[in-house]
Amino acid sequence: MNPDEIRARIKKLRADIAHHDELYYRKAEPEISDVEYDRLKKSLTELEDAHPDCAQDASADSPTERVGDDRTEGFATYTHRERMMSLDNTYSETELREFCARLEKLLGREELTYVVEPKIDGLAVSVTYEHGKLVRAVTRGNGVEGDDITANALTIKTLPRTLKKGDDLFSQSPDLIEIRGEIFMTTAEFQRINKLREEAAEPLYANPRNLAAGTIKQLDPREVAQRKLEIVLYGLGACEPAPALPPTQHDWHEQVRAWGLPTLEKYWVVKSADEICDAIRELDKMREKFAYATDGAVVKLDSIPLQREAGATSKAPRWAMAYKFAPERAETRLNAITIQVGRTGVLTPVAELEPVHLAGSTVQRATLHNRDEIARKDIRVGDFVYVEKAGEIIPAVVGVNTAKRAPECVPFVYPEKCPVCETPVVQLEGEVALRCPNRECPVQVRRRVRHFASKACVDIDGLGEAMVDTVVEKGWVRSVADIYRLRRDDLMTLGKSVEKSTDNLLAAIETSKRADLWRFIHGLGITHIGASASKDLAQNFRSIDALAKSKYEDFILEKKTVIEGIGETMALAIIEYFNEPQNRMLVGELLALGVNPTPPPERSAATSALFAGKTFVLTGTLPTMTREQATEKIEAAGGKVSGSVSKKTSYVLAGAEAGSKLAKAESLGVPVIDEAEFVRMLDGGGADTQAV
Ligand SMILES: NC(=O)c1ccc[n+]([C@@H]2O[C@H](COP(=O)([O-])OP(=O)(O)OC[C@H]3O[C@@H](n4cnc5c(N)ncnc54)[C@H](O)[C@@H]3O)[C@@H](O)[C@H]2O)c1
Ligand SMILES: [Zn+2]
Repeated sequence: MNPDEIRARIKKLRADIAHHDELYYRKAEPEISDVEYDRLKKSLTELEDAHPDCAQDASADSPTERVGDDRTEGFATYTHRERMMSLDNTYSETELREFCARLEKLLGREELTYVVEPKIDGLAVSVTYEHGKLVRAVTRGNGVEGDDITANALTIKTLPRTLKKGDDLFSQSPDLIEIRGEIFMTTAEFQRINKLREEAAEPLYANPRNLAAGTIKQLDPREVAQRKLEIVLYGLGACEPAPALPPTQHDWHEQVRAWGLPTLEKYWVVKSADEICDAIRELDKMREKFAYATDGAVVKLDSIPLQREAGATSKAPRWAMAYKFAPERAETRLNAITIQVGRTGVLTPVAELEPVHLAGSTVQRATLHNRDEIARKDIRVGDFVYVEKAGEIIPAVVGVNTAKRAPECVPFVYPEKCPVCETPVVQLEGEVALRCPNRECPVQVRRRVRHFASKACVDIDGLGEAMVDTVVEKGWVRSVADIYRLRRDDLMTLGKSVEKSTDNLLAAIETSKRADLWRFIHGLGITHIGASASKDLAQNFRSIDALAKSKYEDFILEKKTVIEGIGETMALAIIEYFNEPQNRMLVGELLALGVNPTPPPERSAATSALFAGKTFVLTGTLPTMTREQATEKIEAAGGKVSGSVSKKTSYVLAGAEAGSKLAKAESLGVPVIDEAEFVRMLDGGGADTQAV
């Protein structure tokens, strides 16, 4: 390359990286995997190092010299007392050894002690305690100043408000201390939320890290509280008075633990590059069992005075290095690209692969995200592609082995028509996705009807997926309302001895007309509105008519949410849904056909007071009630049901084979009740009993 080409290449890489930084740090919606990103960054660093003059000319400001910036609108910014840095990273053991050699040289010592820690894949946060009290939580921002997310961080139940008093390793207990850590989400919680997204026909989150990052930047703490975030603390920022520092990194971890803060589950203190590599291998074997996702190890100099002596570059400390685990990757043939049409008409391209073994499972399909992604990577049917699975739970096609490309492979032509109904696709403003706009598109009808009739919604026995497919295919059902127009004569033509099943189905359809209102609302498939939001809406609006006439002010008044659990995003989705004439028409038709959903019982003063403000946790199998029934009873009496036991839990309702929740309740002194006791409480007898 000549200097002009080098300059152009540097410029292009910088622009690409800036684009991905924006998506990753600010929007929490990256388009490429971390490995791909790291490769781009590495190419840029190498070019800049080899051609410092060109790097200078290309423009002074490079992403290799600054920390990715997460600051977003709507938050107050706060200046860190001590800068928050990034970490240099590598995927290679050799480079890790070079790092050790560099440090030894820099400090003029041969035998250094290191700490190997898990690298948690969340988002960086700095939590400040003053005189032992939590006063602030701030994101990394640009390293110098970050967004003040205190209100949101306070929804994290495992983040203590005060530091426990006890053995203090510090020479003097600090007046103010910034403790650095990572906010993350467990895989279980990630999957729970993605399931709700699926039900609400919304795009799925790719991994827990992005979801955690997106959640902490919600403007309404009540929305944050709906998703369970967690935190782990491992780093030391500013400390006042300054001479109070602990002597080593591993002492510091013990101090964090002694203060009662959630900290690393495991770390290693080691004395050589070989021992570092052994520790990393051990970590790789055990990391699956950790509560958080880990994408590597962080190697740090153990001595804190030596850390200070080594100092930092413009973006990362010289005394630490991240070693990242390469994601597992496989190469396989792309047999076809199929286009799926979702309930709301969104087209999603899916890679149909020659089955290949990857990270413990067989992968046959992988996401291709959207049209732009296919074009950007120039993915062609018949290509040999690389598939990766790392932090990403959903496998992704990350690139093409172009060396193996057959001459007959031609660029993929994205359909301009819906693959199902052939209606020309549209792209809504502000959306990357393409949609089939035809409401009568058979796939969409099928998916909408399936959803409406499913157990999670109106629950029509006998109208399972296969039956829905049949009645849609026959042309008898073109909308949800058509379910109530199904004719006995038609259904009888479906087989020889179908009399009984037909009558059962028609009876079930008849019964469904009086389904619970929340089930009906959920069944409409309004974007963002899952089961729990539907319950809140049913309780508040009490009829479908009232909900259909709702206005913005019914949800948001003076920037505050009116109905607990219904934030602005949901409010707008509801209003938009009922603004559509077809949707209003559908509701009108359903009512005209005799559908008359049952509103939830009025919370009379007496019953709602019974469990008002009380939170229950259910565990084990109850003798006569299902969990759902118990939940209904608790909610009807104004109480809440939560998934995990904390000090705030009022009662744990335990049945047979109760597990760890029972033990936790006992250790926290939360009263444990059985079903009989629960029923007595419901009858109004002794809601405050402590009996077991
Ligand atoms: N996919 C994309 O488009 C995209 C874009 C930008 C960044 N990224 C990813 O983010 C990385 C860069 O992000 P970064 O600047 O936050 O750096 P980083 O994640 O590589 O390392 C620094 C961060 O690691 C975290 N960390 C976790 N455990 C730690 C521990 N035990 N000790 C110290 N720190 C620990 C801290 O939050 C710290 O800020 C890239 O390497 C890439 O993987 C991806
Ligand atoms: Zn269509």
